[in-house]
Amino acid sequence: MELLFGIDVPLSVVLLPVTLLLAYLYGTWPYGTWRSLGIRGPPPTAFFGNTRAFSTKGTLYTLLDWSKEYGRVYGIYLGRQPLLVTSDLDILKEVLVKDFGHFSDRFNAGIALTARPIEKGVFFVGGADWKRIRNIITPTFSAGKLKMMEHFINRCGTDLAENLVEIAEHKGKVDVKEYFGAYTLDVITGTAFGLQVNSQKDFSEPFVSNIKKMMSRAGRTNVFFILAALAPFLAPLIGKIRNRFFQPETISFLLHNIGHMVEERKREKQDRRPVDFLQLLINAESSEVAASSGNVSKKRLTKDEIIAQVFIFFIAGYETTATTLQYLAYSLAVHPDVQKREKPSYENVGKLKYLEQTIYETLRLFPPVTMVTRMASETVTIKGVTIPKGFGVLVPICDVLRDPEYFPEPEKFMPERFSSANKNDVSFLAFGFGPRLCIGMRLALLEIKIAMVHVLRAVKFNKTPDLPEKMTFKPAGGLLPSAFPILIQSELRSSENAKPAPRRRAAGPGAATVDQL
Ligand code: HEM
Repeated sequence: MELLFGIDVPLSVVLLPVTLLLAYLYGTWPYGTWRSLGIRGPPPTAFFGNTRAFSTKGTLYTLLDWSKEYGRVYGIYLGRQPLLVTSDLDILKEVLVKDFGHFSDRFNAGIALTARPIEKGVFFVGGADWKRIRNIITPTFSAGKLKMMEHFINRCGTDLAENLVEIAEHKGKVDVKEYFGAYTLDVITGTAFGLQVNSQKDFSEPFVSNIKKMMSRAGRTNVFFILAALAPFLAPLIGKIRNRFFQPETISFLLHNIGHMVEERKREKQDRRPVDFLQLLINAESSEVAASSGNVSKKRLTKDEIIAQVFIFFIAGYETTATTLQYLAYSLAVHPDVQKREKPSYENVGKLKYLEQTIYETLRLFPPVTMVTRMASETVTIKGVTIPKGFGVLVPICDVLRDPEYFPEPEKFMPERFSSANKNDVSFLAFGFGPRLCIGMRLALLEIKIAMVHVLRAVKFNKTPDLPEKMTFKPAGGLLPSAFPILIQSELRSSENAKPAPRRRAAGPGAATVDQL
């Protein structure tokens, strides 16, 4: 190829810089968007935007640092996609509640990568599908339905207390994640599928080991997510390739087994069917169908949708509740004064206001889900801030929960701050807020309280000398795992009253009940 001054230049030498320039422009051109709307924010890097801060520092430290620098409203980019981050409660109330109609969907490039049929789970779906599925599954978590499950949860609580007593008798240390994780897994496998896996005793059970393996990978940055963030228009294709050729074995195992259980349940005689989420979803399907003759397709769940919901209950319910219990035990060990204040017994479980406040304070300081997102379906202006159609809103849960204006002296562990009604305020975001609030909140609180009533009646938690007073976290997507194993000492309570609940009492008079909680 001949260019100026008669010099021969190969085509590739011309094309290379042009391609690089075009690639650079592609990787950077959206980054003026927030500036043009008058909104400041951390400087993005080409292609990645501000994503790398999350994967290197973790969400909690990143969001706290950014709000210190940019305040309660600023703009970031996930890959090339703009998101408004706001901890302004007026704006959050509009987005999460008052103008929910324009913000009902999640903003997440990763959704297109979610394995089939999990993408049909209520957590991921949007629009009319979300409304339909959420309406059908909401009654599954009613107080009445949870009451049917409480006998089983009490039994898991008894197992947990017995295990901790055994350790206390040998003056050993407890890795709280292992024990509370196993309790939570027992509860969720029982309440979701009616399976009694006893992971507190048998860590090798295939269902248990596959779930643990899957959860240990949760939150890891993965090449498919990076690709989808760089080129969102390719996300559906990337998702298909990933799910066709790179589906993790653990997910395939679980999906296959859940599908099998759905088939078995449908064949089983009515009177032999257990009360668990799987059955309630199958029942909801048939009763809705019967009730809405003529409007069947609007009301029913498909088999894939049933599988997806049970799977989501699992994912959303296991790590979150186990993490809360783990940080609750840690908080009690490093604040012996709090632990002394109230000694739970089955008889006073309904009056355990301080225990309840302690759970809320644990969720405030250590929210297992550190952020959630919404997407604007129309251009909306709130308090002078314009959020264009298709832009995301990131709700920085962990930042709101540590904002000194909403929670004075935020670093201090003070359960008393929840003695007033502020747990129902938009500032208490640990379970989200508004119509898309965590659907499993009541189950989680029930599970946590039952565990604590059983455990704290039998043992005390003591800080070991090597347990740091200040918690630190490692990066893991939107989750909040501790940077070190939490080892605490379990000590027997001295009084006669301090034995774990005898098995026969677990669901009998005196056991923790939904009515009391
Ligand atoms: C301490 C325990 C838990 C915490 C802190 C927690 C937190 C959250 C948060 C922050 C959200 C997002 C809400 C929003 O977008 O506004 C959520 C959604 C959800 N949670 Fe939980 N969760 C917990 C336990 C559970 C349990 C036990 C289950 C079920 C068995 C569950 C099932 C779900 C589902 C299905 C959603 C999606 C709801 C929707 O999109 O409509 N969660 N959770």
